[in-house]
Amino acid sequence: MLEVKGIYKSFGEASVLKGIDATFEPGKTSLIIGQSGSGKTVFLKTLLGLHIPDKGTISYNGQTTESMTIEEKRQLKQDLGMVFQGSALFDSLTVEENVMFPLKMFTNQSKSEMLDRVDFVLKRVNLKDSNHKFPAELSGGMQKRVAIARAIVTNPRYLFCDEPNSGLDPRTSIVIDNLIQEITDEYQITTVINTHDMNSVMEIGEKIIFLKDGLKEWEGTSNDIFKTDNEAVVSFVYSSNLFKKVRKVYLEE
Ligand SMILES: Nc1ncnc2c1ncn2[C@@H]1O[C@H](COP(=O)(O)OP(=O)(O)OP(=O)(O)O)[C@@H](O)[C@H]1O
Repeated sequence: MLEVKGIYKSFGEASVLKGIDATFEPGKTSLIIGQSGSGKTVFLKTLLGLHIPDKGTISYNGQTTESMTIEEKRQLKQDLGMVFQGSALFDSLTVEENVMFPLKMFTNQSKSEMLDRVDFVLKRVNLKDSNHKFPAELSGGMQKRVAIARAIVTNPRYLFCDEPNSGLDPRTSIVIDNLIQEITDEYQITTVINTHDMNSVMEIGEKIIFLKDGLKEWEGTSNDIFKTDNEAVVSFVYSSNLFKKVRKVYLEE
């Protein structure tokens, strides 16, 4: 369980997060949506500890990050997996070396233990026979799978994904969404995804948080999002004619 209470974050004069409360549960995929500049990436980076909040608390499994000892913080780092925008693989390393990287950083495993674990997670994301390829030799969807494999290789309890579908075609996006959701359920991970992708909202929106100007404007499920009359949500989600029609049909049923 990940709990956020009254999170504020400013950069100089610019106030980006203005008091966000949220709870994220194990085994659930939660989505953060909102317009460009609403603070989604800053929020995700704050959850991950890459930004220190000016005010507010972040609790992992009931313990605030402030109250953790250095050893507990080190353990927490191992429990956090991240899929960055654009995959962020190391171009000069092979798939195997990319996925092994967090194991080298955070564990004392032997080379053969690491190789076994790398093989296991690569199989789990349906990437076999790619161990010795370089990222440039893979398609965008395959690179995302490598990024997901790297994020889950340390068996994290929390997984953060920033725009995991950016640059992918709609079909591959759904495959990646489903993969993240399956892994979340299978390993009971607490997963938080930033997305612009309305297909993701409809497909895997078990819990959706809509940010507006650094505040949580709305929260609900993909079913709720059809019924809401929150003007900001409706104008953001149903900006395309296709989704306007989908909503109309849903409401008429
Ligand atoms: N390190 C930083 N220093 C100063 N300002 C920042 C920094 N990081 C983000 N910001 C500002 O915070 C605001 C929110 O940015 P953020 O990247 O969180 O938006 P976003 O909702 O993720 O947008 P997008 O959907 O376009 O990725 C922006 O105005 C941005 O300029």
